[in-house]
Amino acid sequence: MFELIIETDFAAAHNLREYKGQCERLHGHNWKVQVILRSEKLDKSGMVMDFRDAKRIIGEIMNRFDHVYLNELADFAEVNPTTENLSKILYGELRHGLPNGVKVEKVTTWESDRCGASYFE
Ligand SMILES: Nc1nc2c(c(=O)[nH]1)N=C([C@H](O)[C@H](O)COP(=O)(O)OP(=O)(O)OP(=O)(O)O)CN2
Ligand SMILES: [Zn+2]
Repeated sequence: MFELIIETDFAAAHNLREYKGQCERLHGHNWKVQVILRSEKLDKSGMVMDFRDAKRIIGEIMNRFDHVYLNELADFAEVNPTTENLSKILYGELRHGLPNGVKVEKVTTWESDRCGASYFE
């Protein structure tokens, strides 16, 4: 099995609902995101997929979250914009648009240098 690791980031505002504490108030984070893709095989160039294509696909998804108030997105109408839920939503979005045979292994999102959450299936 081969894995590809891509890291990126975005800045966004949020506030946590049903949360007793400061995070109930509007605030922002510079979220860092790590995406791990996997494939059993390499293409004829010896790649899981081209990093450039992977970065483009991931970047297009990140643009949807960059410099927005996460609570206003339909993704977070029913669920809180926590780091856990961000990872799960990014995981779901990434499943579409990858080349045949390339799967999303795991998405990890950090809201600070020391706190992050992963989603995988
Ligand atoms: N499991 C989770 N816990 C918390 C989340 C989360 O997404 N998943 N999010 C928050 C808030 O977003 C909050 O902004 C972060 O809180 P906190 O860790 O207190 O932030 P600080 O950077 O101020 O932490 P210090 O270590 O005190 O500097 C809360 N919990
Ligand atoms: Zn926060």
